[in-house]
Amino acid sequence: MRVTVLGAGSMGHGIAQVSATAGHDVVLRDIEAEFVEDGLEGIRENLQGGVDRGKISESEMEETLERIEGLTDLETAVEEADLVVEAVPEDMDLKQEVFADIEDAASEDTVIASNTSSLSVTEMASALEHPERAVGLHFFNPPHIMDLVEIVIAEQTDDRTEQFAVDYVQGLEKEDVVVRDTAGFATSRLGLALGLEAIRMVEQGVASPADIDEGMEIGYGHPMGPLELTDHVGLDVRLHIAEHLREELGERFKPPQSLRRKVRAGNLGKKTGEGYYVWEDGERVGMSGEWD
Ligand SMILES: NC(=O)c1ccc[n+]([C@@H]2O[C@H](COP(=O)([O-])OP(=O)(O)OC[C@H]3O[C@@H](n4cnc5c(N)ncnc54)[C@H](O)[C@@H]3O)[C@@H](O)[C@H]2O)c1
Repeated sequence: MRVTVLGAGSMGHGIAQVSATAGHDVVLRDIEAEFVEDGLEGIRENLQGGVDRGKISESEMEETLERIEGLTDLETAVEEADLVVEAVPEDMDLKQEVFADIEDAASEDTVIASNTSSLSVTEMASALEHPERAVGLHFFNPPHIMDLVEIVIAEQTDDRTEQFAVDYVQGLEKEDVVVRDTAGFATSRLGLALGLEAIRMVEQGVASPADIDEGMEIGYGHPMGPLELTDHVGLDVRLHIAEHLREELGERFKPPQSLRRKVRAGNLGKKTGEGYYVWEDGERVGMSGEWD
């Protein structure tokens, strides 16, 4: 099968990599040659990491790389594709424009997928003349490590497209969950609910961030507690999603005050050195504020 990925950024290059690893012929397309080159370099580095850890052989790495072609011309990139996955920035107007451009240049049977993490696939699909071939393929970051893909079924998605998406994801040897196109899909909605409640518990003095996280890690087997995860994802990103889900689903997603305050102060988590924890050189070294 021929898979074209649009956008060679954080997600796009990873989706191209896992598709090529599964044996598909892959085209990776971005708007500038240097972005394509950066994406291809990212793939090379990921695969080299796999070789260094003994997970794949040198020749498997070379074969995978040979299956990936980098391009900037949209028409050439999509005209023979069986599946096009867009991983361009999270902006509805841009995604609708990209969907319509794909449809203009691709064959009638091409399945058109979006890797959006929060936007409505139904709304994106409405930009198509044949919206029944649209579907969401929500990969997790980084795609070559994370085993889950949420398959998002838009109002217009038909059974053929759904089955195609399931077969593609299973062919990547990843786990699929099929969800209806609703705000936050399944994982962001539930993950955020846990994160916001943990923040409210810290505000109410129920326990320290470290104790809450340890409770969920040891008591519930979560690989990372909800507050540390918030610091990893970025407090600004979580606030943005909370505001979106509050608008769509109601007050239970109202962002807690400390989340707003920290974002206003520029304390966005690991990337700025402080969120609910304090970070130095990417390591957790203490808790923020009164819990220190
Ligand atoms: N980063 C994450 O953790 C994550 C996780 C899941 C889903 N997503 C979703 O994946 C999508 C991409 O996110 P990202 O983090 O990879 O973004 P990114 O900014 O790293 O990459 C986006 C790339 O798209 C390119 N681009 C812009 N317009 C284009 C066009 N018309 N055609 C082709 N390429 C174009 C940009 O040049 C850039 O290289 C978003 O919808 C995002 O919500 C991101």
